[in-house]
Amino acid sequence: MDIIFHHPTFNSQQWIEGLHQKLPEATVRQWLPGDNQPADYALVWHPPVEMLSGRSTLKGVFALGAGVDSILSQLQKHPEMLPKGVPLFRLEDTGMALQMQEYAVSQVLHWFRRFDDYQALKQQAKWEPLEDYRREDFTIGVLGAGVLGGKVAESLAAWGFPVRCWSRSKKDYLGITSYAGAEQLGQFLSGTRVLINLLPNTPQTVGIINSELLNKLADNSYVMNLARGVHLVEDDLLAALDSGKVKGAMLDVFAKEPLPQNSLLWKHPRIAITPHLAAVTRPEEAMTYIAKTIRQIENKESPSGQVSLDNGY
Ligand SMILES: NC(=O)c1ccc[n+]([C@@H]2O[C@H](COP(=O)([O-])OP(=O)(O)OC[C@H]3O[C@@H](n4cnc5c(N)ncnc54)[C@H](O)[C@@H]3O)[C@@H](O)[C@H]2O)c1
Ligand SMILES: O=C(O)[C@H](O)CO
Repeated sequence: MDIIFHHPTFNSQQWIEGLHQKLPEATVRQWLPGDNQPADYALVWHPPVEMLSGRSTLKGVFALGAGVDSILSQLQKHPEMLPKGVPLFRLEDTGMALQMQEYAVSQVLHWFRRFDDYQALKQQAKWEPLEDYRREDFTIGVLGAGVLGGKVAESLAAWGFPVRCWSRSKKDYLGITSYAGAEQLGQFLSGTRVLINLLPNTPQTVGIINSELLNKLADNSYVMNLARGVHLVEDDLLAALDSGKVKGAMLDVFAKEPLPQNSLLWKHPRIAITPHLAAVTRPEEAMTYIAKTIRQIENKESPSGQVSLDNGY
C-alpha cells in the first residue's frame, strides 16, 4: 500500500514515521513535484493540483483538518483534482472537540463572571462589585451542532447554562434544545445571549452572522466565532458592538488571515482575538483515525468522516 503526504507546514518526517508505525504494511512518502508514481491514499492540506489530478486509482484522500472549504474551493476551479468516485475524508474530532470545549467554556465563564467588566474597571483603578449574572439569563446558542458544536454544547450544559443548538437536522443531545433549518433560525436566536459559531463554510453559511442575525440576539449578547472568518460580516459586528446590542466578541478566525494590521478589530476594546488555533490537528490522534479509516476501506467497511461533495462539508 502506497501513501503520499503533503502539508505546507507540518513535519513530514513525523507523519511518515508515525503512519508507518500504525500501518506497517504501508510505504509512506512525502509527495514532491514531479512524483507521479502510484498511490493508494493521499493525506493533504492545500495540495498542489498536480499532486492528485489523474490519480484514478486512489482509494481515499484525507484532508488533514476538520474544515474542507479550502480543498472544495480548489476543486471548484480544478474538478480534475479529485478523480470521480474517490472519497474525500476529513478529520472528525481527533482531539479537536476537547480543544474547542476548553476554548468555549473558558470564554463563556470569563463573560459570565464579568471579568471583561472588571478588566475595564481595573483600567480606571475602580473597586466596584457588580451585580452577578444569572445562568437563566445566559442562554448559549451553538450554530452548527456537528462533531465539534455538539461537544461544545454538551460541555456548556454541564456547567448549568441553558444551551440550544441549530443545525440542518434536529439533534438529540441530552439537555440541549435543538432547532433545525432556516425556518427555526429566528426561534433559536431569540433569547440567545452567547452565540458560538461552529458551522462549516458553505455557500449557505457565508455571511450568516450579519446585522439581521445579530439584532435578533438578546441585548448585551456575546459572539464567539470559532469556525471560519467568512461566516461573520466584520463591519456588522463592529456596528452591533458600537450600538450596544453586542457586548463582547471573541474571534479566532477572520475573513483575511493573518488579520491585517490595519483591521479595526485589533483596536476594539471589547473584541478578543486569537490567531486561528481554537482547535488544531493533533498528529497522534489524526494518524490513529486515518489508519483506522484506511483499514475499514481495505476491509470494505464504510468508515465515517466522508465529506459530502453535494452538501459541501
Ligand atoms: N478555528 C479552528 O481552529 C477550527 C478547528 C476545527 C474546525 N473548525 C471549523 O469548525 C467547523 C465545524 O466542524 P465539525 O467537525 O463540527 O463539522 P460537522 O460537519 O461535524 O458539523 C457541522 C454542523 O453544521 C450544520 N450545518 C451545515 N450547514 C448548515 C446550514 N446550512 N444550516 C444549518 N446548519 C448547518 C450541520 O448540520 C452540522 O450540525 C469546520 O467546518 C471548520 O470550519 C475551526
Ligand atoms: O478546519 C480545521 O481543521 C482548522 O480550522 C484548520 O484549518
